[in-house]
Amino acid sequence: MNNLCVEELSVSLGGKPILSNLSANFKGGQFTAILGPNGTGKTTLLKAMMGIIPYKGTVVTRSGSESIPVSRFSYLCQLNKSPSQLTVIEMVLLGLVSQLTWRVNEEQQLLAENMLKSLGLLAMSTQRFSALSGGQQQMVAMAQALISKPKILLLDEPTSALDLRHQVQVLDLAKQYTSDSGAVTVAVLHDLSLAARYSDQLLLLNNGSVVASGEPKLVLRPDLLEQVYQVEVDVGCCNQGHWHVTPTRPTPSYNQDRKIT
Ligand SMILES: Nc1ncnc2c1ncn2[C@@H]1O[C@H](COP(=O)(O)OP(=O)(O)OP(=O)(O)O)[C@@H](O)[C@H]1O
Repeated sequence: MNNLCVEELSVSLGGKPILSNLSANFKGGQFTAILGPNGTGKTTLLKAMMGIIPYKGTVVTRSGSESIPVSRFSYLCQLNKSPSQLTVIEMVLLGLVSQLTWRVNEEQQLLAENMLKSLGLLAMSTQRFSALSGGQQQMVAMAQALISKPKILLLDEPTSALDLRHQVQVLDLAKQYTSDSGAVTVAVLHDLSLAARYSDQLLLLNNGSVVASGEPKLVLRPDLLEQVYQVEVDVGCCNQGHWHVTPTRPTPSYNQDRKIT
């Protein structure tokens, strides 16, 4: 069983505290969404878990009794349109970089083609990555993140550029991969309804600390969301049992430094 555990994690950037004493546990086979307002430290948390920024505290990974090497992590960073001159299939193959030699073998080629097929992108495989739209680039980045079959999958706003159909397609794929492989999947999402639909667990951050965690119905409390996001919300559950959150208007007394209880 894979597991990722963060204990008393603190991060300062540019001399400013960003995360303080943050603890959380992420289980294999589960999809966790990290939520919270802009600038609250969600990306910083993913980067600390990836080990690409310095932090205090501990990040422990386990696969049975072994720790998980960073080569078994995949990190999809926030969308930043890329001018890369590689083709689409070459970009996907980059996800296997630690296994590649001078020549891509047939098995690796097939794997990359199948990843593209599962996202409906196979017809684009020989196109230049730089010629794709932002949303298409984001889906190719998802294929790149999944091709190595990571044990830890960290996704930073993986659906930010996608239309409704592609949001569902990408998150279905990530969710299916997570339950089939037993990987630990942690995704930063701003769409709370989408997060509730796909997540086993939500982790709500505010000002660099966890203010709530657990099943969607426990975290998506209107009073809590209104305090954290400073916006009035309607929270409901539809006939299919999916929770949805609709922001209605900013709270009249916006106060950035308000303490969350
Ligand atoms: N390299 C850096 N040096 C100094 N401050 C930084 C650096 N990177 C990020 N920060 C600050 O850290 C804070 C948290 O940033 P982070 O990107 O983790 O937020 P976030 O919750 O992911 O936000 P968003 O939802 O807008 O993507 C922000 O105030 C940001 O300005």
